[in-house]
Amino acid sequence: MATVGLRAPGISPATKCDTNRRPQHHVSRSVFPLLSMKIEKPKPTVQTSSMSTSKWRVKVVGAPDIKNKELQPPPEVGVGVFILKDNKILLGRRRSLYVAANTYGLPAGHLELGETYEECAAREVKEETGLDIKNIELLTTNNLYHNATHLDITYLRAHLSDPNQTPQNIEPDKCEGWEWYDLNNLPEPMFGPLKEMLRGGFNPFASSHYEKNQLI
Ligand SMILES: Nc1nc2c([nH]c(=O)n2[C@H]2C[C@H](O)[C@@H](COP(=O)(O)OP(=O)(O)OP(=O)(O)O)O2)c(=O)[nH]1
Repeated sequence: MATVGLRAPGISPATKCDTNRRPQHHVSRSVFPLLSMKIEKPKPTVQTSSMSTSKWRVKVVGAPDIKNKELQPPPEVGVGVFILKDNKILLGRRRSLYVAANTYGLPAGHLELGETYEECAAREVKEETGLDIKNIELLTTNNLYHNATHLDITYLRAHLSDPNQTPQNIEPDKCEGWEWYDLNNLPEPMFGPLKEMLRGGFNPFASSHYEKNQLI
């Protein structure tokens, strides 16, 4: 059985890149057959390719030309959460020291050991915005190579447990603040992969989202 390197809670991105502390990372290709399905030449910045049967369900990293792969950190496993309110989603602008620096993005974070995606979504939203969410649903995955980092991000959506809640900026060192944005009036600059999805027609409000984006 394959063991997948997991990021321990509390380890900063800088620490995570310290190869001395890198977790053992053995990934069997058979566990991720999709990773070996498409081999493409690297393209700039966002390295993705879509499966023909699905525009958004899965994006496959196209085996970019990474030097010294064994010295590189393992893929980051994370979640991003579309919190839906009226026709709006919650976005915050990241501060410059962090991943996705200076761009608007979703409440997001990394999966902790033993966590489900839904638990991770609820925890990250609470930690970053103070909001409690309900109706948490899986939407799609985004497997990409962005700025020399392999991101395996699962996107979910949710509603506010109490629609009268207002977001708080719980981590002001990481984020400038949270605002609701209409899908037709999104802020700039937006985190590249998220922008690519939304500008490309991904609609987190769509009903029966999961079925529509299923593979095969
Ligand atoms: N912040 C943010 N990150 C996103 C989005 N889309 C997306 O793929 N990501 C990726 C970038 C990161 O690899 C990961 C989330 O990381 P993060 O930097 O926000 O995580 P964090 O520090 O808040 O959480 P943690 O590491 O303490 O768990 O998700 C998005 O819309 N916003």
